[in-house]
Amino acid sequence: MEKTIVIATKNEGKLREFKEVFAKKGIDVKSLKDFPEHSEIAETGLTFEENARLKAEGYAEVTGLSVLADDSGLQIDALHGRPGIFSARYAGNHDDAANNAKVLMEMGGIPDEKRTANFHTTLVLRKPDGQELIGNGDVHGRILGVPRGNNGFGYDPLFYLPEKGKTFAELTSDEKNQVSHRGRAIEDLMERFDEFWK
Ligand SMILES: O=P(O)(O)OP(=O)(O)OP(=O)(O)OC[C@H]1O[C@@H](n2cnc3c(O)ncnc32)[C@H](O)[C@@H]1O
Ligand SMILES: [Mg+2]
Repeated sequence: MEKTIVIATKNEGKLREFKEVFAKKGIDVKSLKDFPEHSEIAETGLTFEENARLKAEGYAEVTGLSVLADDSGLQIDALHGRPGIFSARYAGNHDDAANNAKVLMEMGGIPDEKRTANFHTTLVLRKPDGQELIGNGDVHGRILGVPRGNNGFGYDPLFYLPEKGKTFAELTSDEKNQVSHRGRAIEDLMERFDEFWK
């Protein structure tokens, strides 16, 4: 049986979350930092799943190992699902403050009850032989009119979770991982992992 999974990210927070889960299974987790020679794969797909698959497929090919790749984003109902797959570069160039400002501008004048949104994550785990396991996760909330909180990243200060009475940026990272789209996608994947991996 294989013993290694490469997580297709350089993000330390994401890596830590995956490491905790796979350590329990006796699996050794590597990240793209262990393969600095491989260039980045562009997310040119039209869906979260296509983007995750592009990365999983690409890195599985060059490393010869199993790869877990993710793609995530914020989908705002009043904006017909935008920024969606364009979340990272919505205002141009991976600038969280500019992305948040653009969302706030586009949401100007939209009343509370129509400010519903969800964060989504799709995970694709791909073996070198091409077999795939897919996991999905969502968390539903509302877009505030003013940012709140200093934790997290991306759109966290705008994403309000009614059941917690807080934005994602007001949660600790452990609290966020328990309810987040990424946390739920990992749970979804792990429900079918043992059967896939054996
Ligand atoms: O591919 P990597 O290098 O991991 O980085 P990325 O920026 O593409 O990361 P994601 O696909 O996970 O997310 C895309 C964007 O969606 C937003 N986003 C995703 N998850 C988020 C979260 O938990 N909190 C706030 N914003 C998030 C944020 O703007 C991200 O840049
Ligand atoms: Mg991405």
